[in-house]
Amino acid sequence: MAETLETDVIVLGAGAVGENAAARVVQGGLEAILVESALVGGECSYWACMPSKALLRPGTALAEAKAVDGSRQAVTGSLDVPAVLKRRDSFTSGWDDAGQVEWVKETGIGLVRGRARLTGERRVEVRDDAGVRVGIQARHAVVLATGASPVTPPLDGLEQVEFWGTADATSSQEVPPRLLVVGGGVAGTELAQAYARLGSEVTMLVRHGLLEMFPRPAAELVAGALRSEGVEILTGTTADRVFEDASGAVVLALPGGELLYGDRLLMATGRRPALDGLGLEDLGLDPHGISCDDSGLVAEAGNWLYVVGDAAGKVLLTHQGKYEARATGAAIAARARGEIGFGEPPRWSRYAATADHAAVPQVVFTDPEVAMVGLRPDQAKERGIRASETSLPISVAGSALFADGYEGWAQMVVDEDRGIPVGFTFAGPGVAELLHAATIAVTGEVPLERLWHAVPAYPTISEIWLRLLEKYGL
Ligand SMILES: Cc1cc2nc3c(=O)[nH]c(=O)nc-3n(C[C@H](O)[C@H](O)[C@H](O)COP(=O)(O)OP(=O)(O)OC[C@H]3O[C@@H](n4cnc5c(N)ncnc54)[C@H](O)[C@@H]3O)c2cc1C
Ligand SMILES: NC(=O)c1ccc[n+]([C@@H]2O[C@H](COP(=O)([O-])OP(=O)(O)OC[C@H]3O[C@@H](n4cnc5c(N)ncnc54)[C@H](O)[C@@H]3O)[C@@H](O)[C@H]2O)c1
Repeated sequence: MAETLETDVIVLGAGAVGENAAARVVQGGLEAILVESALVGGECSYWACMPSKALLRPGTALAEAKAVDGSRQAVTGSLDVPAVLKRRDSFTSGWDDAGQVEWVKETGIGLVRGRARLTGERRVEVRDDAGVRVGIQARHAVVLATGASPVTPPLDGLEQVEFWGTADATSSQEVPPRLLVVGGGVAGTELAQAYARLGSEVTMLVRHGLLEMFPRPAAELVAGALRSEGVEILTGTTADRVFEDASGAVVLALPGGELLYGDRLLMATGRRPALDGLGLEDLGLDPHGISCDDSGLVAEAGNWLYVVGDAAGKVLLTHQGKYEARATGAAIAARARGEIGFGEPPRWSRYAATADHAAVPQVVFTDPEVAMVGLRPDQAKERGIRASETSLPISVAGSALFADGYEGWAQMVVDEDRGIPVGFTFAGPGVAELLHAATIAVTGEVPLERLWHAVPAYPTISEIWLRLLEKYGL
């Protein structure tokens, strides 16, 4: 062991979530050390949210200009692909984490580079690429913020072919002429549209339905838009086998004998918490069965181990993971000061990520966008809520002005016993920015009778709120 360090809190993983946990701990008056084996900033900054949105935004901006008579005539060219890729590179800082390392230092957080493993209670060993080992002992807590790893389904031949994961697709410097996408979740759908708009001929293979976690009409708007742009979407099917043919093309063989050809294959088939290889088994914990309370505390381990963000597996979204990290960091600091105990913190207190259960916002950044928060009608019913559903196309003055022939859809789910909204979905161009109002209404449990007095400005797409309430019967 080269050296042994001591600190108050060790955070494993310096993604957006780990950074937030460490920052909150330091704000709470404790010392923290972050351990990172790759780039400080994690998936979101370099291989997920930022580069994928940077690949999508130019196509959306171009489509928006083309959707308005008057500006349409001014747009005579297509996307400048090298410029799009260059702008994407600038959002990832060229995959250089110097800026984030600087922030870590300025925030007063310690940084140790290398792969971490738990070697005992509050004890971690870090091994860097050269094999140098550093021990770290924490006085209070260890936080697992190690993110998630891609899951690939058992597909005959997959190990023999070269394929892209989402990180390859978001960081690629080439646009393949033909792209095969397996998976119709958010990642597969966003990347399919990004590459189609950059010039790839895209075929999607979707086991069930596209964006199946969203209400059907919303998902269908996206599927319709993708198809109209030339994306072939095969739903309700999967591949039996994959191989490379003599020309170097990657070929997916479908159960009916059909063959799909691509120059690249993107596997976007989900992610699961990255908790393997951390030494959890040696502490009597099952890496695939870890659960935590709303402060992130893994009570099974005692009162020192926490898990947040993708690693916790509750919600695989950056903003929600950062929210969990703020609660965890605050709880660790308050517990160290003896201000709160180790039991489940009160709901909606600053030590509890209560919104994880009731009000998770998510945006699919395709064009049209899908923005959803809270519960779908089926989820509300599963929880025993007597729920009603109100939905209608988005057709208001604001949407008509936004784009000629605007197509959109909105849904409100109401808890009838409490008279409060518990879920909203919006689909259509430009709806992402409607979502925070809905998140506030659901989190704040705003009674519909009071929501009636929140008057949307004219002429904005937000007028859809009034239409939803009128259709509901107010
Ligand atoms: C293509 C794609 C697009 C996405 N787009 C969005 C989006 O638009 N909005 C959104 O909210 N979410 C999006 N997500 C999800 C988002 O990327 C994740 O929710 C987020 O990155 C999770 O952050 P995290 O800090 O928990 O994990 P990560 O960002 O994965 O960070 C974990 C860090 O831990 C490090 N690590 C792991 N094990 C060890 C170890 N043993 N020792 C040391 N370090 C270790 C890793 O190197 C990594 O840097 C997207 C995901 C994908 C795949
Ligand atoms: N805009 C965003 O917020 C955003 C964007 C991308 C990803 N993410 C998050 O990252 C995580 C990972 O995204 P993802 O899209 O990879 O996961 P996902 O779980 O959302 O979707 C996985 C998809 O793969 C399909 N699939 C699984 N096994 C298959 C098989 N054998 N054959 C065919 N299809 C198969 C599933 O049916 C599903 O459509 C998600 O939790 C998502 O929320 C968020």
